[in-house]
Amino acid sequence: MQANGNANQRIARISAHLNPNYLKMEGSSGLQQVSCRAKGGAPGFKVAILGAAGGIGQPLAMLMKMNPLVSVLHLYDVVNSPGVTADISHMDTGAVVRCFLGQSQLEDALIGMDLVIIPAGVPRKPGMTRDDLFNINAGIVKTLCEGITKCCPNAIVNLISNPVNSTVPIAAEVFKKAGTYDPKRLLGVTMLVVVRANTFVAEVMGLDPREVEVPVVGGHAGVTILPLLSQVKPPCSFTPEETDYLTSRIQNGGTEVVEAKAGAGSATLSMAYAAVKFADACLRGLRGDASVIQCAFVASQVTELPFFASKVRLGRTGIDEIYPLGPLNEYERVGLEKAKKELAESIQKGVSFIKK
Ligand SMILES: NC(=O)c1ccc[n+]([C@@H]2O[C@H](COP(=O)([O-])OP(=O)(O)OC[C@H]3O[C@@H](n4cnc5c(N)ncnc54)[C@H](O)[C@@H]3O)[C@@H](O)[C@H]2O)c1
Ligand SMILES: O=C(O)C[C@H](O)C(=O)O
Repeated sequence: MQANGNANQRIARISAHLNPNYLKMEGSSGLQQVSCRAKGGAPGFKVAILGAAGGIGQPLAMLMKMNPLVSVLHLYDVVNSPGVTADISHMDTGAVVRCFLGQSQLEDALIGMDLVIIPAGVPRKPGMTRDDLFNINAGIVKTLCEGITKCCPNAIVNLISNPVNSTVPIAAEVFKKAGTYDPKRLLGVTMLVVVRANTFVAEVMGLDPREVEVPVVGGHAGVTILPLLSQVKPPCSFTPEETDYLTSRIQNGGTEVVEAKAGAGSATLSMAYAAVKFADACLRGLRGDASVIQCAFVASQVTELPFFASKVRLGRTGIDEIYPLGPLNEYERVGLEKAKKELAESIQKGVSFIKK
């Protein structure tokens, strides 16, 4: 009897993570059998996704559940996280998945996390700029970052919510206010633009995209996105027409998807792929792997701006090194000046949102 009692308590505890209503459904025998066997996952990192039921959040959650470096995966959203969690938790991979629904469960979602990935917020519709999302997404990011300061101030934060050029400065100000800011641990995710740049350059040059590396620096909107085509690996030379075409396509890749989706949102599947590629790099860095290098929008001294996207080396405590831009050609120098002008305004807008 005693053994049954303990088992039932254990079942109720585990199942409550999957479905907040489960405690009201005692006696669900099928679930009891399955839950009894849940062991708690392989060794690895604890990752939370905030906005996990969204267009990015769902495929991102699925791909993180497949990542062997993840032992615990917390899925938080203000709607629909129970369904997403139930669905993903059936995948026979190592990570244990837990559900968190609504503001009252935000802190539980964050306690003990090593990495927090934030795709929460509204996406663009045709005709909008990323900055048009500021009014809604700034407040969402602020609230989520306040939770991080309380519950996992040492976690690495991967910020996806747009406008990244402003939401990263917002997050930094929230962390500063709470006294928990470590610039090494806050990274704006610009990986999707790198993924696109690799793909588009490979198409033009007739290469395999998996073998192409394009550094993309600056920020994550319009002219602030600055692909350094002079530094592509393997070395490629482009005609002026190819340079114009590629730069413009890389800068407008997000808009290309927004227009094709015709009101149904922005990039979600390629973004989930890019977010996982980036999160995996952060986790490999945390594990101590050598030479993990990716581009990200971070606090930086590479230019006179307080934040800038460039190549960073990831390590056990987040960013170990930020690389300088390297030699730029004239086309890139002109692009850099344009990028800095717009970036400075977007950064200031984010800072003022918290300091106002
Ligand atoms: N950095 C990038 O490269 C990149 C790429 C694509 C999209 N984005 C941005 O990512 C964001 C999300 O895009 P999407 O297509 O997934 O949107 P979506 O509307 O499909 O999903 C957003 C999710 O966030 C949730 N959410 C809203 N407020 C929340 C809160 N306070 N706490 C937790 N969750 C909350 C929603 O319930 C929803 O499930 C947008 O801002 C978009 O512009 C960034
Ligand atoms: O374009 C958007 O609004 C989403 C994202 O920033 C992207 O680059 O696809």
